[in-house]
Amino acid sequence: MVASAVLGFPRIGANREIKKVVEAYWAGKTTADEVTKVAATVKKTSWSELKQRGVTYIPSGDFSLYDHVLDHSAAFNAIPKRYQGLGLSQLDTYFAMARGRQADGVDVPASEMKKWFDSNYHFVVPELDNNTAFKLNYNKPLEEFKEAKAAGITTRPVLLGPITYLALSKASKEAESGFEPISLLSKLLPVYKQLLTELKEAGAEWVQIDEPILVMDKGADFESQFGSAYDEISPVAPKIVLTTYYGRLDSNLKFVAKLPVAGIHIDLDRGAEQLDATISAVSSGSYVLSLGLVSGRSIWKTDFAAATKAAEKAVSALGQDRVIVATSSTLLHIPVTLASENKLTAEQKDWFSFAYEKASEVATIAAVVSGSQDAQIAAALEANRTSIAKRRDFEKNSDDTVRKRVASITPEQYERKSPFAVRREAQKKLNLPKFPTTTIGSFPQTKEIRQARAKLGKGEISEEEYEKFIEKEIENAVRFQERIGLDLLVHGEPERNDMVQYFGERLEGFVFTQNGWVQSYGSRYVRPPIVVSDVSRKGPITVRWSKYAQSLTSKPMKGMLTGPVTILNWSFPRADISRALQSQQLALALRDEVVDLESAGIAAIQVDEPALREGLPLRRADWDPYLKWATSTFKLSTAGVRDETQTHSHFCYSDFDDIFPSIQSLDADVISIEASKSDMKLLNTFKRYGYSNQIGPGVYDVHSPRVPPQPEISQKMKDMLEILDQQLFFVNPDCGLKTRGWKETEASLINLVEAAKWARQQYA
Ligand code: MET
Ligand SMILES: [Zn+2]
Repeated sequence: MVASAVLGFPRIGANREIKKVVEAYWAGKTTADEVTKVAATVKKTSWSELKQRGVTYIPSGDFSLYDHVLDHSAAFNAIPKRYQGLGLSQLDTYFAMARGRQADGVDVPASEMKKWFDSNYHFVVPELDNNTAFKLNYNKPLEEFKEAKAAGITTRPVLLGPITYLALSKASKEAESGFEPISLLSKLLPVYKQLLTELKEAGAEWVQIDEPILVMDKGADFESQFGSAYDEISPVAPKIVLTTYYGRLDSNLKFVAKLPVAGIHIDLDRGAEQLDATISAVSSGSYVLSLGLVSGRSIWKTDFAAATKAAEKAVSALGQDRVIVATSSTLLHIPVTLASENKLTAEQKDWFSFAYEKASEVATIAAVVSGSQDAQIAAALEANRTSIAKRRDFEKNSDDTVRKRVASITPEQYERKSPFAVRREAQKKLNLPKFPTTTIGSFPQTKEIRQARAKLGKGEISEEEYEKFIEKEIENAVRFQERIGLDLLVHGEPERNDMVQYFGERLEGFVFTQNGWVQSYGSRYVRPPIVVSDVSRKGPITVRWSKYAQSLTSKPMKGMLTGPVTILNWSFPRADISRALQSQQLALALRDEVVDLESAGIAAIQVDEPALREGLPLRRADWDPYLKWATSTFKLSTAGVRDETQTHSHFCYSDFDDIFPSIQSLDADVISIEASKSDMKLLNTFKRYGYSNQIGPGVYDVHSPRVPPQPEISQKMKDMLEILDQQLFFVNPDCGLKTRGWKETEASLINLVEAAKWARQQYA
């Protein structure tokens, strides 16, 4: 029999139960016991669902209240010094690491978050040094294994692998210079051994160890690191299935296929081409090969015929018992279930599979390849054939106007009329002081705003009443900014439900779910739109709001759009045409919006591209084509304006690696970037590359409710001004303020304005 497996499951609950309960806990409105209780129900529901759908290997230990990497750090006692000895419970220490804490005399900032591989999921970066004393504070996979068992469900516990964990870590502030987290491997392994021994003793037959770092180009030492780590842990462990995902193994396959593990998982969604090589690499041994045939990253229904064919290839080489049909990766990146979607048409619904449905897919494909004669399986196979054929038919429709416009883009459309120096002179008419202060766009999305939107959705208020309400919000935001003395204003984005969804809804070519939430970080979930056909603009999108905001003030107003690369990367793209083509269609739609904003008298326009970096392919060899289409489509969207219109772009990350030249090539007049939590890295980037246009390195972290004192902001600026040109320096937070409350927003921005005043004196 061919078995089936799901590598990981969404942990937010089908009705966002986890968000609700942890946020209530943070607000002091519920107890830790209640959090545990809700978590237990969510886990149990998922396990039962997977069991009922016939999945052989059901994951446990992958659940999280905030982030699975943070769980790992907490369980392994990798707790940075600043969170120790605060007199907090285990749970509160965990949340303090996640989001900082400023209460009852405790004042600690949050840990740094980074994007998980090439996804929009953020993990909490572990901070290590030679004093890190790894020990097992608690055995999470074991606890969940037992929890499932008590519910009558046997699971395959999931554990983040030691090399990936260390590769994702950074040196703590206290670390000696030159410290590399991987140097702690020998100290970390005994804790893995203890954890795995306990799992084995508890009766776990298999354990899934995730090493997605294997799909990246890493140092030459990978082979010896993996060799020694797995030599050491495997003798005491349950049977290990080593999982690699989000890409292909490439040359790493050579040593992976020699590791002392019982099974190997490969991602055939992102790396379909590696099937043959992997089969032959493992065929002579006794490895079980787990085939990631059902995409964990897309919401399109799996084509059973194609998947079956691939699986049969493996079966004929290895035999049924050595093949597993699995999801390509964890299903963390897709919504929980299609069952709660009532607004998609039947035709649309038939195109998609979410996590529950993907679980059925792996089970069905495994049954087909096992030669099942079951009538239900035959029916499922037939139904799938029909759905796939219908979708292919639909894909034949295209919008000729859009296709023609893309085909006739000229090289000039990608470039501004004059070079930056000339534009800068022209932009003096904005009258900004030295060290201009601004924000990234959004102000708190308050309960009132969300309620008004909900009421509009339910028809409880009219469109007109809603617009009046939004205007009032804009007015409040403008008055607030004037009062505290910001220089370049924003309208505050109250009209947006989400920075991608809002635009998607006003463009042709997208469909939306009601409940398709996906975790972005912690309790922050997003509902990615789905691109299903050619994209075009239905009409002006933001012009009305920006124009209204500008009419209220004599200070310059910054228009605010989400960029083409980000809209695409934060949507589920279509699979039948390239992402490059989809992004060009988006860029042309946004270009019209940018030009309309300019005509409406908006002198500064920001086009946000926070997702540009995360879309970077994991393998360096694949970077160039991506960077080429990503940067050129951004330019296409912004370059239609006159010299005196100031273009801004925003990137909320600081990990530019080697892509900084691409950021420079976007030729935005001003960029803002995340810099508050990782100053050193960023400064090194600037030392290396320099930057010729204006830049606002975020001077405080908006992802935490903590209020940064003015001297702290000034100090950040001082550090950065050692490297950056004071004439080109903007002062701003590191991202939008939509998730914050007004109280901390006001206090923080007042300090920011004070810090800018300080700088004007200091650097006069
Ligand atoms: C994730 S980047 C967010 C940018 C957007 N303009 C905002 O302020 O919310
Ligand atoms: Zn941002």
